[in-house]
Amino acid sequence: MTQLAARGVVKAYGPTPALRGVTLDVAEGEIVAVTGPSGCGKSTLLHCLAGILRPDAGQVTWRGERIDTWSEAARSKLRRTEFGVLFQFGQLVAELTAAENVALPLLLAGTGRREARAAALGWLERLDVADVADVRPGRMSGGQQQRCALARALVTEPRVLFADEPTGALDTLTGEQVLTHLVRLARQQHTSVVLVTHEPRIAAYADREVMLRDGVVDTTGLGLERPFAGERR
Ligand SMILES: Nc1ncnc2c1ncn2[C@@H]1O[C@H](COP(=O)(O)OP(=O)(O)OP(=O)(O)O)[C@@H](O)[C@H]1O
Repeated sequence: MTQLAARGVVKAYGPTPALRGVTLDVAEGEIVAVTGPSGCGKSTLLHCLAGILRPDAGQVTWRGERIDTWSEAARSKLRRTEFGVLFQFGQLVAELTAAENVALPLLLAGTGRREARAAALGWLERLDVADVADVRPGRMSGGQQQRCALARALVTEPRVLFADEPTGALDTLTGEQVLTHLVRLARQQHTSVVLVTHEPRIAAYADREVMLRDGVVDTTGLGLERPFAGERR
């Protein structure tokens, strides 16, 4: 079942076109890689799908309901409750420990302190970084930071995880480890993933690859189902 969809999405930054009519469906539990060369519109598409940016034309739907027409407040609530985001640099709060960072989305949602901390510790454990629970980001490795950021993105058990070049700042091995965790946990929770990457190696973790070129979906042969994707599950 389609969970999230873009229909003819157009977006420009002043005179610069970023998306020129993108249509894309993301099914429940599906991991979709959005790939393509630098500047083709990948991040802009992710931001439109996540309700961060409003398209100039076209529609974005969430479970069949248009969200691009919603107010900023309504889209912001949707992001807090149903979506999780992970960026290239985890964007952890420097003054907070790993556990405090991971607990933050729960505290903002009204969860009590003790319960939020327990949930945060559980996620840090699942991501093999429980040992840095009381450490601040500045004293963690890049891989540890990104795992904490992933824990923070998943702690609210979102229906969709948006990941924009989530391994872009990491070395190959560390990046693969973070991605392996991401895919495993998304599968366990049946979370859909929109994974923006320009690396074919990273895109290979997805069920399906959608390639953008100059703001449109490239339909010249890529973007096919991955026949062996199941092997990575
Ligand atoms: N805030 C902005 N202001 C002006 N132009 C922008 C802005 N963000 C993106 N663009 C332009 O929109 C186009 C699409 O950018 P976008 O970041 O979506 O592409 P991308 O495929 O994610 O690129 P990259 O892989 O380099 O991150 C590019 O021409 C870019 O220069």
